[in-house]
Amino acid sequence: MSITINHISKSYKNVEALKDISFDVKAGELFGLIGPDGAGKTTLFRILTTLLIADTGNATVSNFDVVKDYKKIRNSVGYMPGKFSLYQDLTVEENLNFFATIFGTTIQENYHLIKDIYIQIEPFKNRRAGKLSGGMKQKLALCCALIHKPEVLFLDEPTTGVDPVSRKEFWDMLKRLQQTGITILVSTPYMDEAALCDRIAFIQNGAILEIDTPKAIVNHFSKTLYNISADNMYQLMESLRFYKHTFSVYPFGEYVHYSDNRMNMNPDELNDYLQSKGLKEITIEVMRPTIEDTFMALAK
Ligand SMILES: Nc1ncnc2c1ncn2[C@@H]1O[C@H](COP(=O)(O)OP(=O)(O)OP(=O)(O)O)[C@@H](O)[C@H]1O
Repeated sequence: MSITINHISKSYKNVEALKDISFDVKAGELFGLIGPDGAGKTTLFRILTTLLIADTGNATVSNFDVVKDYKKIRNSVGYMPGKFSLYQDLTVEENLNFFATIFGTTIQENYHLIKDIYIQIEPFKNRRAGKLSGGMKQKLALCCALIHKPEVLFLDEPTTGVDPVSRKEFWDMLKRLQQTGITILVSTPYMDEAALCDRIAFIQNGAILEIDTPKAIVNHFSKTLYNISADNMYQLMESLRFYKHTFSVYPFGEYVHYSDNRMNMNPDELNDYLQSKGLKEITIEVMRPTIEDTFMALAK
């Protein structure tokens, strides 16, 4: 195992940020920690990168204990924190040089690891980091986290606030990095990114809700899910919210995703109810739950 987490809990005064968390990440795996703001993702990253000590439980990274062997861990992991953490007044090249130097290496020595990413920001190597766009900052931060050839890479919400094209490029880069044998633990609030991981853990309010592959996790959605549309979205949402058999209802693009609290619901009956509320052009279709639907159901 590359990362083991056993019964980790952490509180800040009266906020329980992590509640008895346990899971493992295999060597070479691209593992996603998926959850909303405040779920406890950053707290877990800080514990695993030895910046914070858990109240209870233990964890290892590359077989090193996060408390006893913290120095060894610091040498063998790369950490890209959620908030931009580079030196704003240093240039792109100076930032990279700085991180290489503190880890006792040089840009040349490990250039092959960052080459794909660095060539995209190299034209701006004399620009101060504070003057880069969001996507470029994120690429520089990734280069800095990689320059000492870490065995394990921790990426805390690396694509938050980054445009969709740069997000796609970033995930392509992660896949290529994974092929070099690096284990990657990445957190994200974006469900479409969850699908790109080997396995994912849903986290909410400091607790793990479920862990599985993206393909299998949707099997944890235990109800039949319906994709519903009508001529008036607002009226449709309101009518479904007040329907006495509703289990869950939320907007999903131009549709509403609905599940019913009965074992066998008859869509015609629901159609009649919606018509009685003045709705027209109603469509009701059974659909396969997405990762997001599954998270919403488990988080309920
Ligand atoms: N230093 C702190 N003092 C008090 N409470 C904290 C502190 N750091 C985090 N918290 C609280 O602990 C909980 C977990 O926060 P954490 O930052 O780990 O979550 P997160 O999933 O990374 O979310 P975000 O993306 O918003 O940072 C939240 O309720 C947060 O308000």
